[in-house]
Parts: sequence; structure tokens; C-alpha cells
Amino acid sequence: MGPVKKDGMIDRWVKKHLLLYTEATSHPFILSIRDGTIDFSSFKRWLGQDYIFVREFVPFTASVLLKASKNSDDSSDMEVILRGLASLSDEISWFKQEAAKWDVPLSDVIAHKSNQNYCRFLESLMLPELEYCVVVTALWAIETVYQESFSHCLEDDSKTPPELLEACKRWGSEGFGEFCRSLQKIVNRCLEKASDEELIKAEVTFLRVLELEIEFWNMSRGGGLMS
Ligand SMILES: Cc1ncc(CN)c(N)n1
Repeated sequence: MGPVKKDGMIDRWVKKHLLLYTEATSHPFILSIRDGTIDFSSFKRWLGQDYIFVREFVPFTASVLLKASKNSDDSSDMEVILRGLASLSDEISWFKQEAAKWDVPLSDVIAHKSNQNYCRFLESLMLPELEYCVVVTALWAIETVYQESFSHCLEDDSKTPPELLEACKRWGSEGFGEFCRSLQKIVNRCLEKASDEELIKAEVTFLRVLELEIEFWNMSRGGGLMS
């Protein structure tokens, strides 16, 4: 008999919290892109709000990079996270171009309540006392929700409007999937050595990301609390 392959912690958590995970990764907003019924005003709302989010996500990712450089015992962690950070520069340029195309004046966009809550959560994760394992779990979860969500819009039988294909490819494509799998390996390795307290904190953080992502999709669809 060969060696028994143990699931990593992330696989176990995804199975344990499958309902919430599926709510975040197959949200009606994403399914409406996938089936071609999306109301473009919702897409525009998402675009403006996500631009604000991504600007806050840059310092958060930088703070994870800093913790990787100080706490990780594997130097390749830093390279993976740096790749993610570098791609955010291109992402910000893409948001600006896309906003011009859709007539969304980014300078006038005000963060909605759900977005403010999410940005505040990111800020709380930037505190120096937050452990590397916990914050890298958040980074993995945030990126993975987008990867899984947008990959549904690229499936063979999807009817994604051609105007939205570029957005879907940005996060749903294989390249971004590979980045998320690299993050997942980092998280699993980190959690194997984590204390019980850190494990609990990381799991709670994972669940909070799922909730905030669901609220972000709800807001984009037009059902969230306005600012
Ligand atoms: C809300 C949200 N979550 C995740 C991502 C992917 N970086 C994003 N751009 N926006």
C-alpha cells in the first residue's frame, strides 16, 4: 500500500465550510455574468467599488510580503507574494482603462458600506502583531474567491458577454489559478507548524473573508447597504 495522502488544512476547511465557500465562489452576481443576464449597471458598480478595494489591497499585500520576509522559513514565499504584488500595478491600470471604457468616473466613486467594512478588515490585518500564517491565509482566500468565481465565467457552456471576457480572464485564467495554488501550498505548510491558537485565528479569518466577499458581491448586484 502506498503512502496515505493527507489533505492539507485548506482542503479540510473548504469541505467543512462548503456552503459558505460555494456562496462566495458561485454568487448570483457571478452566475449572472456566466449566463449572460448581467445588468451592466451592476458590472459598472462592481468596477468602481473594486478599484477602491484594490487600492487598499496593495498595502495589505505589501504587509504580507513584509511578514513573509521576516517570518517565512522558505524564501520562495517572498517570490510568490511579490509576483502577486507586482501584478496589482497592472491591475490598477486595467481598472482605469476599463472605467474609461464604461464611463465610470473613478474619482467620484464613494466606497459603499460593504466595501468600507472590507477595507477596514484589511487594515486590521496589516497590524504588525498579526501572525504571518493568519494574513497569508487571508491573502490566499481573497485571491481564490475571485479565481474560482471568474473561472466559472470561462467554462465551455458559459454565455459570458464578450465585453466582460477580459475581466473574467484576468482572474479566471490558468495563470492566476497557478498563483492561487502556490499561495495554497504556502498556507498549508505554514498551518502545519502553527499553534492551536493561530489555527483558530486563521480559520476565523478565512470565514470572515468569505462573508465579506459575499457582501461585496451583494453590493455589486445592488442588494447591499449603500454608503
Ligand atoms: C473584493 C475583491 N476580492 C478579491 C479581489 C482579487 N484581488 C478583488 N480584486 N476584489
